[in-house]
Amino acid sequence: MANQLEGFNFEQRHGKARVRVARVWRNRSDDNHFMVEWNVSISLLSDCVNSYVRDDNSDIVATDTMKNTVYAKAKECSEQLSAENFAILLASHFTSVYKQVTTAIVKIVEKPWERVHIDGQPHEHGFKLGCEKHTTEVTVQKSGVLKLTSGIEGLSVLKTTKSGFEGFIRDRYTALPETRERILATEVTASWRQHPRESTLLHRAIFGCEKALANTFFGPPKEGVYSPSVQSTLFQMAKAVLNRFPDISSIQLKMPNLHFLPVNISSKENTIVKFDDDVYLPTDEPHGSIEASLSRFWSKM
Ligand SMILES: O=c1[nH]c(=O)c2[nH]c(=O)[nH]c2[nH]1
Repeated sequence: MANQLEGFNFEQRHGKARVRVARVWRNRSDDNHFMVEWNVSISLLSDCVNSYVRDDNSDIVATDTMKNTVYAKAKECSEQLSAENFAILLASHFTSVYKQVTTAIVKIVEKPWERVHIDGQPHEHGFKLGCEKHTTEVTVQKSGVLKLTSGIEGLSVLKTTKSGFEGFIRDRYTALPETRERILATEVTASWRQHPRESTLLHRAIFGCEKALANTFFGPPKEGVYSPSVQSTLFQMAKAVLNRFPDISSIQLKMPNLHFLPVNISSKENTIVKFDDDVYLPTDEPHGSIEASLSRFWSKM
């Protein structure tokens, strides 16, 4: 929320970050349990300048109340719902109940609990933690205008060949040799803007995007696909998502380059380890940081 204040421009927002909630739904018709674990962050744009400059908190929604609202709304949701729909429900609550609140931003990170299978049978109430997290961010304005982004974080992928890096700028500080043979590893964070749709369609988009991203990174199972740089692979991955899902208007990808360094060890007398595309030193610090977003020219969103 922006204001002119004592001759300055002033912007402020307040909220509660990292509210952790788990919700279990016990099926009445069979014994299957469903559960989610969410980490919810709320940010409200509201007219409460008096609290900053006049010691007057009468326009403030307490962040403690925001936290309680997460649990109260989770309790009220008697039917299972997606993180997107829960975020919309929460954000709409804040903009409709409080006259001071003009915009609510709700972010949710969902922990990847997956039903376990024992001897090929889905377990009724047993879950294990998967890898990549599902994320969503919803912005709701008082007018009802809604912006929805969904995404994934922590999608760790690696391929042992079909990657290289050549033709980059060389100067007196450049030591990196050119190569057409290296390990390519990254942890993908993706977020995409999409039309708010009913839950099952949103869910399908998440799994579809993840599949499009992974398939493009790896290429076909036998021959793979050559990556001339993380940049090029990132662009192909973003394009695959936009080509596949017309409802998605833009996508942002972050793909750190997690280097696997060739190991060469020698003493004065002899070579102890000579690198032959076999022994690597895996690192994540420092890492290359490569990120980009791709969006359609024309979008109604
Ligand atoms: O795919 C890459 N992109 C870079 O920008 C870069 N920079 C670097 O040192 N190695 C790599 N690899």
